[in-house]
Amino acid sequence: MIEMQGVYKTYPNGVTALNGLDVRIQQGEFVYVVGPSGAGKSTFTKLIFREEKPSKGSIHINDLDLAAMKERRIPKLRRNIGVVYQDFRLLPRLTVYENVAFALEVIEQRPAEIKTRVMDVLEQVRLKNKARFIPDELSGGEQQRVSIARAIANRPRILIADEPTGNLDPETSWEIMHILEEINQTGTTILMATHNREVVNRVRKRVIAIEDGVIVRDERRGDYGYED
Ligand SMILES: Nc1ncnc2c1ncn2[C@@H]1O[C@H](COP(=O)(O)OP(=O)(O)OP(=O)(O)O)[C@@H](O)[C@H]1O
Repeated sequence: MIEMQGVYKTYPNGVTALNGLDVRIQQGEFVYVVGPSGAGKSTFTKLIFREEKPSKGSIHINDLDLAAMKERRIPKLRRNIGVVYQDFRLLPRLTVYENVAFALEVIEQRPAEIKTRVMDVLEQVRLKNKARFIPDELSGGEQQRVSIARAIANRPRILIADEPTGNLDPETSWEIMHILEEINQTGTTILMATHNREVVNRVRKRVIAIEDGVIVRDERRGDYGYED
């Protein structure tokens, strides 16, 4: 479970991005985080990954107290959280296989395990046939699928997707959604920050809307609710 209580985040330049957030997300939920540009969505996801620390308030992920956590514990937290970005962030000189394997090599998994695991996740995102390609040889949707494979390689309990369909056309966005839903069905919590109205309105999930750093709406099967 992810639990935030009275969370504030003010950046060093004085901008307050979160203004007293209270939220509880159970293991296995699929949550869209929506809201206008600059509302605090990315900051919200960054706190969970401990990319940023709250200025005030408490954040718990299961038994872990993130606000009190020592820096040296951060890598352990991050092993349990996968992250997918709008711009894929693949290593351009490495093949699809190597991009995914790299995520497991840095956490010192055994080579034999890495090999089977990489092929398994590439199969999950339907890219086994492109394992030897480099990112430049792939479409945007394929690159995003590689980045999803990399994010789930270590079987994280939480997957954060920050605008995963932001650079993709509608048809490719549906493919990505389908894969995210399959991952969610294995019990992984998914937090997806998005501006994609069609996706949110068609694939109904819990919607948390953030405006000016506070949650203004939290609905079980909500709609997008904005015109942009
Ligand atoms: N590292 C930072 N330093 C200073 N201010 C920041 C930093 N990151 C974000 N902000 C500010 O905090 C506020 C919230 O930003 P955030 O990126 O969380 O919004 P967002 O809802 O994700 O926006 P978008 O939909 O455009 O991605 C904005 O005013 C932004 O300028």
